[in-house]
Amino acid sequence: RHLYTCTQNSLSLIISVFVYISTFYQAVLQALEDGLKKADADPSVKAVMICGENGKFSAGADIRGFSSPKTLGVALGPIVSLIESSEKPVVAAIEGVALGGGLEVALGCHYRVAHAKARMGLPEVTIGLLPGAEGTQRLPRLIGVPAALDMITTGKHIPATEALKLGLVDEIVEENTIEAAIRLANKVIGQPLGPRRLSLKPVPKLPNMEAFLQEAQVKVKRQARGFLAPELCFQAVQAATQRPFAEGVRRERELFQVLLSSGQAQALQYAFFAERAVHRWATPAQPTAASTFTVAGQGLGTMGQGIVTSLVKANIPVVALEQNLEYLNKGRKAVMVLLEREAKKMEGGAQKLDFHNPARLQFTVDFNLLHDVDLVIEAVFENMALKKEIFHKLSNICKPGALLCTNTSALDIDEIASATSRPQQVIGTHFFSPAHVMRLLEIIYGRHTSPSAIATAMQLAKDMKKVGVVVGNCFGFVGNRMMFPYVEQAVFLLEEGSRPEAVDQVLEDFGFKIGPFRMSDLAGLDVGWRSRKGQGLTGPSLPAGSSARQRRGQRYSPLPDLLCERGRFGQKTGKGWYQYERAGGRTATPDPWIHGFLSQYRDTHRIETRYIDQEEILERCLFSLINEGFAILAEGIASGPEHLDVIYLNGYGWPKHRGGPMFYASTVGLPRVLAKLQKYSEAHPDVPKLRPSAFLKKLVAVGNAPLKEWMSYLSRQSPKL
Ligand SMILES: CC(C)(COP(=O)(O)OP(=O)(O)OC[C@H]1O[C@@H](n2cnc3c(N)ncnc32)[C@H](O)[C@@H]1OP(=O)(O)O)[C@@H](O)C(=O)NCCC(=O)NCCSC(=O)C[C@@H](O)CCCCCCCCCCCCC(=O)O
Repeated sequence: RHLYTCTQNSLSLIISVFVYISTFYQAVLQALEDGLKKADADPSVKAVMICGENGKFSAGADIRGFSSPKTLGVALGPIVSLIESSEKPVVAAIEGVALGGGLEVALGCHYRVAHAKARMGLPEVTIGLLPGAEGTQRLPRLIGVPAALDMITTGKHIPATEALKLGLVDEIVEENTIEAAIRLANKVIGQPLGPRRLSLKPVPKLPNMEAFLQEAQVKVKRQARGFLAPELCFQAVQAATQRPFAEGVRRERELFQVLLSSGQAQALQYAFFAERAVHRWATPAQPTAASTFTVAGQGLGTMGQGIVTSLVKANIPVVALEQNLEYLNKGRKAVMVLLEREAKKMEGGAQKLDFHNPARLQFTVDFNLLHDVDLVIEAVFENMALKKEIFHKLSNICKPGALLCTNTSALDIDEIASATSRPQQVIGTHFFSPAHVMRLLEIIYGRHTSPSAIATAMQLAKDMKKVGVVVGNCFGFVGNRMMFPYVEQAVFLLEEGSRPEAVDQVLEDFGFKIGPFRMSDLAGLDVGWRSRKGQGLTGPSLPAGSSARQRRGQRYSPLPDLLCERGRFGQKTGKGWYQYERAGGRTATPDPWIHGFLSQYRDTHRIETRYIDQEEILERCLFSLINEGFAILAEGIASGPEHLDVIYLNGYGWPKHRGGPMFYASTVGLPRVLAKLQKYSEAHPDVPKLRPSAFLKKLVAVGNAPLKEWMSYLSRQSPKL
């Protein structure tokens, strides 16, 4: 961070410190304070300009500092006030990002000049906090309550162009921001500063402020689903509309303190660093990843459409391939609709979508066009024979260095790779639906996948602005493998006496966007049915005389199969675990038919219906999922609990304020998780997924090891992770 002072027309540098305000929290704040005081006291200084270093204004306070409140030390708020009260005009030159405390500093300045490519925001809510340096009181005074509420309760970053429209900045420039800020500083020397001090401005009135706030509060609460920070952000902004500035600031501090000491803030800050930690994967060879690709999307079904859209959005040239003209035209139409929609969303932003240019996006049925591409992402449906046939063809056609990726949610990468002559260049890329929206990309390496292939896939994830997580090859990989026991328990609970809406409610109250049965209806029950048929668990390949509720010596529930046999595939057929207004409808209503069907099923199988309380529903579903997570870590399929958590937070709707399943387990306490699993396992000895993993037992035995140390208790780690 630099603070320049304008002495007539010349410029002198007073202090120079780091980009992140709190990397040296106390030192930076002290330096800012000293610099401002010096500038104020020096009669030759006529104006001050504050900018960042290396083209970035500031990412705000050091998030690590929040885990030890001692290090908070000098608060930023008083420094922002000091800037505002300066008798000399202070201009912020915003380049790169001005986030959190960084933007709050800019709000203390009398003028703000931003580069056209800069982004601004108050993302504190995303780490479980609220803007704690008077930002909740200044921003509504500057841009009005609706826009300020939107920014503060969502934490979204806005581009400079939008900031200009909102009045958040005074000027945007394409060229040198610092020179423009100095020009402005010189221009305003001598002009009255009172009107530029936001703390003195009233909050702009709305004709219906009360009604607006009421409605906004309901919306914030509904969307938060137990997440505290958005609600407290709302309260802080509300205080700005009801109290004078100084009192509003006091309220902001009180609310900040509540959040700071909440477990939710710790969970979200853990998640922030976990997401960054998964990028730091290690390979023995430290290969250099290719940074530009030409990609061929193979298969233009729902997943393929989303993948192509994501690639175009990332500005990566794409050749989209289908097997025949009918499918190609259908796929092309769908992709165009998605891209038009994305282009609309990006209107007004600095970036434009270029998708009418055939050099950027080409549709074809000609396999030979894949000869020159750097990377192929195959996205045909989940069928091993079909995938192997395609990979054999790709191996013959694509140039020697091309990477061959398969979009699969469970299939064996090694078996797919065995159909090629280059298994070292075959890798799994598990996208999540809708692929142009979901951020997660599970990257699965096979036995022969080379480190540079992994590096290239990670680079692709980065270029696509996705969170790439490298994992090993096993059935369901990490995400789905952990999901299987969760869904299995949910269905067993129905057998024993619960209802779909009761199970969903408990998990939605926990914070999931949708519970397992609503999710299953949305995804389509036929997807799992097909997979179970493929595994010989149901359908014609099931050996004659198999018991209805046992497979391979373990408990099995045929309930989902029975629903599919009755054509109940979920939303698409208008009936599944719930009923819908019509086929394709989205409003789930509890279905009396299902209730009757379940009691009849229990009668048939002589299962005594019992009342199952919320605690049991939650524990059986979540702890079985977590238990699988421990097994995955012990097998070396993922390199740490952070990886599992990032997967669940970004791909499975796990509530962010609970930090991910493994973090959640650490907050519950491993001894409690173990004791509960032991209890449920004793009650259901034919359910192996409830049997506590040996690794969990070990961590408890060594004294409930903290999450950071878990991996040190394992001797085996994959060399590729
Ligand atoms: C900035 C980004 C957009 C950059 O993204 P990019 O993809 O380019 O890079 P990375 O994300 O990989 O980041 C690179 C590297 O940097 C690390 N990092 C980034 N930002 C921070 C940060 N803010 N703190 C720490 N480290 C950061 C990141 O971890 C990477 O390093 P690594 O080694 O992990 O690879 C993107 O990074 C981003 O979005 N960053 C977060 C931005 C953010 O959330 N900012 C808000 C921070 S919170 C804040 O500013 C709070 C303020 O409101 C001030 C509050 C003042 C509090 C004062 C106390 C109040 C008083 C109450 C107590 C009263 C007691 C009493 O009564 O007495």
